[in-house]
Amino acid sequence: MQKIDFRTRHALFNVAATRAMEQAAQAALPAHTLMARAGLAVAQLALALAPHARRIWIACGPGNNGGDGLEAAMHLQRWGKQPVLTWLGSADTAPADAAASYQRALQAGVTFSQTPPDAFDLCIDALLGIGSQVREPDGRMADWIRLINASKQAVLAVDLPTGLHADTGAVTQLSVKATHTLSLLTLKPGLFTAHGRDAAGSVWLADLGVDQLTALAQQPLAPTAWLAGAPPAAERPHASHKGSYGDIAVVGGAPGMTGAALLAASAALHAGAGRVFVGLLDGGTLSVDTSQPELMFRPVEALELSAMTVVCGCGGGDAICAQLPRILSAAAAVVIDADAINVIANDTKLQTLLTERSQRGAATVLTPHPLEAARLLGTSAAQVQADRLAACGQLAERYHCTVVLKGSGTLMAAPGQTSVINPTGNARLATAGTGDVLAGLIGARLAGGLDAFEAACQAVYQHGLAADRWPPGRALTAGALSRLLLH
Ligand SMILES: NC(=O)C1=CN([C@@H]2O[C@H](COP(=O)(O)OP(=O)(O)OC[C@H]3O[C@@H](n4cnc5c(N)ncnc54)[C@H](OP(=O)(O)O)[C@@H]3O)[C@@H](O)[C@H]2O)[C@@H](O)CC1
Ligand SMILES: [K+]
Repeated sequence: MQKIDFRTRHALFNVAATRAMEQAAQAALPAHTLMARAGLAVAQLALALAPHARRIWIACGPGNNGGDGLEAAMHLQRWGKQPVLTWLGSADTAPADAAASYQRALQAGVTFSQTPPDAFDLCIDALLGIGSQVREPDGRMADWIRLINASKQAVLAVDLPTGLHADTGAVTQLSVKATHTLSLLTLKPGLFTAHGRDAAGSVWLADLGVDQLTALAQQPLAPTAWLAGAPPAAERPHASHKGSYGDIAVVGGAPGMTGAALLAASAALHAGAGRVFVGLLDGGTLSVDTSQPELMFRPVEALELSAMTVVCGCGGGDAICAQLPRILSAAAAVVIDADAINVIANDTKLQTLLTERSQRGAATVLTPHPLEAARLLGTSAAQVQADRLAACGQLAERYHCTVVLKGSGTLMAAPGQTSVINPTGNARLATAGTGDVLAGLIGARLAGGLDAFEAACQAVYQHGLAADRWPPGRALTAGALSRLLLH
């Protein structure tokens, strides 16, 4: 069993892949082995999380997720705890594994109850796991979910918090909010994107020993996605110069929105780009930023885009429209954000220029938030959020480029790549200008020589990490964030 930390990357598997792995493991192991291991792992983690807990409420559903709870109850009873088990199943209707664990719990003397205990020190949510249908829980299950969420005690979810969809991170209206989740056999993508992070709390993995099975070692399943790990430390050789880290042109900052372009430029600068030019679309009011004299202001037309990484859109307003044909045709590499995305969503000619970039091998990164992604896909933000991995993958295929779908559990997709979910960042990033900072940071990584997908993954991780390390008592502003990015 391991607690998932965000420094190393982890493979994620959807329900179909997890089921395939489960079947291969079950074929190679004696009956009931997986559930026995799962229940033991749940009980061990419960004990580790709440060593002094006396009464433990185990809420069990009708399927095998409930079976894991029954199995855990047996161990906790034997270890001198007072598990109280409420079960929505029955010996006649339960699947074989859960029925076997029911007998074992009975024999161990576990207390079964029709109603939850009045007080408890820990709750184990074993209502629904990967077999859950995306339908609203009702009746006793709904009552129990409300009680679990109203309790002040730790909540350990078995495999998934009940109501969380394993593949997408979508939740039913009524769903369990866990403090800890022990994912079984595999880590699922839904734990880390959309509502997953809020629902799951800290995530643990019990692989149930299947990595030692020869059948699976010989034919490992391809991950559905990766949870990103920390990028390797960037080394700057002594014999390098500003040309080694590339030129960036930030094109944006229409009247009244100059700040967005300056934030992106500041981020590019502080993230280590060699030289940063700014082409403002405000009619030329600014020729120097005295707080950042390193930035070089130029008319957009004077920028030699073919040798540059262009970060465009930040505060670009409608004015970015006139610049996009040249940027998309000429820029060596490009990050397309905000207003530039909205303009492209409404212009098929620009969409053609965008997709043609991949034929020339020109790096392109699109950075939509869910509403911008919806505009590009011709759908709604709710539909994008309902399956973020699918939406991000569709955008990457449609526009032949790397796509960063922002939001909790930001995603990166690109044609031919397994998608990546970013684990860093927090709600403090939900403030004006942080998207501009991210665009500038991605630009710096592109200018430094990374390919588009890697540049996006590394930048998103570092952007989130900077927010995670932000001093608790200090307001997070985009300007300060742009100055605190790692090289
Ligand atoms: N994979 C592995 O290797 C291992 C898996 N293991 C464990 O098995 C779990 C998967 O078990 P599972 O397949 O029995 O599904 P599970 O999540 O218990 O739910 C199915 C039941 O719930 C019901 N139901 C569904 N939605 C509902 C709703 N909204 N409201 C009310 N009821 C609802 C559904 O009823 P139905 O929809 O069929 O009417 C059915 O009865 C997995 O997550 C892990 O914990 C480990 O033991 C060992 C290794
Ligand atoms: K559960």
